[in-house]
Amino acid sequence: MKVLKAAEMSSADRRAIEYYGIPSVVLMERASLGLFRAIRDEFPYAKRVLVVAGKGNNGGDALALVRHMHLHGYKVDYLLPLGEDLKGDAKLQFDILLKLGKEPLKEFPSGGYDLIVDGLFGTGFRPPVDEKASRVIVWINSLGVPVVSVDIPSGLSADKHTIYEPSVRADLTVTFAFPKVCHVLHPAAKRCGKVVVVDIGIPEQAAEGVKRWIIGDVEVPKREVDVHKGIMGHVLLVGGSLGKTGALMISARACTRTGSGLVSVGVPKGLSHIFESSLVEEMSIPLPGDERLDEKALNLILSMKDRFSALAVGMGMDRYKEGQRIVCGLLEGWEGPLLLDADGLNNLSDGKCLELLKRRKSPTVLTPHVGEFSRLTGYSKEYILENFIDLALEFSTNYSCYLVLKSSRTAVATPDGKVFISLRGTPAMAKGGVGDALAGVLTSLLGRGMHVEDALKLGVFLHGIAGEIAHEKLHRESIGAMDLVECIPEAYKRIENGTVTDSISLIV
Ligand SMILES: NC(=O)C1=CN([C@@H]2O[C@H](COP(=O)(O)OP(=O)(O)OC[C@H]3O[C@@H](n4cnc5c(N)ncnc54)[C@H](O)[C@@H]3O)[C@@H](O)[C@H]2O)[C@H](O)CC1
Ligand SMILES: [K+]
Repeated sequence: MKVLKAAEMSSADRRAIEYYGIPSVVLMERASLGLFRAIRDEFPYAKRVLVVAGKGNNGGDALALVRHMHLHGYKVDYLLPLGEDLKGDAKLQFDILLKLGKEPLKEFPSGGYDLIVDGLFGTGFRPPVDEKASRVIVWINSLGVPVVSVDIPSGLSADKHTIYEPSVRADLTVTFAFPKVCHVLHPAAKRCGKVVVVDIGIPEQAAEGVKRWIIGDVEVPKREVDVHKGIMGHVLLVGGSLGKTGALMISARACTRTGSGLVSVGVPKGLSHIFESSLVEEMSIPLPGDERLDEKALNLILSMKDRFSALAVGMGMDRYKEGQRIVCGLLEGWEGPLLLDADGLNNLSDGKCLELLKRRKSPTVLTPHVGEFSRLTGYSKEYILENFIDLALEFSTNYSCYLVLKSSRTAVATPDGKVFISLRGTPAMAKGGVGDALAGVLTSLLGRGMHVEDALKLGVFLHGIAGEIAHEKLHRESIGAMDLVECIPEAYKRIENGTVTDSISLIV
């Protein structure tokens, strides 16, 4: 499913009307019927409904809903608190209601409704909200009754995941044709409640220029009957330092659970006994260094490059001068897929060798969380959170790399300008080690030779589902990264069986 911004939606809308010849009232009729069905399904008990309509087409959708409800025996009232001087399709809807004998309320009612429908503003809204509308939004939120927002909770901007105040706190948001940015990214998504997308007949091609998707249609690669471990990838994970050996072990276990043929960890010699005694299926390669890797490890790693199908660097590595030289040296000398995580990213920022990313011939994957991305780019965390996908894309296209930007949602941005957003996962995953597990999952999939984009989409999705399963089985407070790793098999099964429930449902 694609995710659109307001301007992209209105151009898709225009294309549907002007090029494909679908009359705008047909779109509005389908929008309002979908809205009606979604409300009936989600709030079957709600028979006394108050609809609050604005002066644009969002209000038009809401007025058409009033008609469906009125004709189907609901006790429905409506308000036009911003004025009755409507135009275009909204006026057409208003005129039909008047002919049906349905007049708007002249005053704000004091209560008596099971449900409020917010049709004040949709994609045509530009923040900030004016004073008159502001009072209406505050009033809607004060009623203590479930709220359904038409398209967008009024007061939010379709394009932003920032919460603007005041804005409607919806329990259900019914949007049309495609979800918008505010529906999928936090914190704005929290204001939307459950999100349902209604197909209103706008062909997918009308938005063909948009390259932003929700990750959903992933495929688990087949394992051929004549497979042997050599072709399932031999991955090398480099990192580990005194006090931070666990990170690399989590990544290594995640590689095994994800399906790698062989997994090796490259670790400081002084600590290799710890890895030897803790890892079973995975092998360890002692590299120069006592408590962390010496710079001399660089040439040794490079000399082994033909043995490995993918390399991941940084988990538990530590942040230090020699570490910077190792990371920069690997960017220069390693051929084949290379993933940088955690201190691999910090050493990259400190070592100021980002330009090397542009020169790599094989794919590079960076998996920062917001703090690491802030160090890489110099942008503040707040700025990153407000411009999450745009900045991920700016980075991946500028530096010709794949960027997996992690927060409550994860975005995968590609060097050729696509963004894939994962809505999977749970707040229970906000724990140390969960990122190391993701690094392992992704490295494993890269190592078995999957197309990079497919590997990253599947890996991020699989990791999110595994987190959800761990949450279900244990408790949101109690899960650790290894619990998630142990749920990777079940996550694979659910993806293969098609039993993963949609985060955003589409109704036709
Ligand atoms: N293809 C579709 O998705 C379809 C969408 N429909 C619905 O149409 C709206 C968009 O309609 P539009 O008329 O362009 O804009 P709005 O109704 O969202 O708002 C315009 C209205 O709001 C006023 N306004 C804007 N900013 C502010 C502000 N800061 N303060 C106060 N007032 C503001 C502006 O002056 C206008 O009066 C979309 O969301 C869908 O719900 C179609 O019905 C079906 C096809
Ligand atoms: K709305």
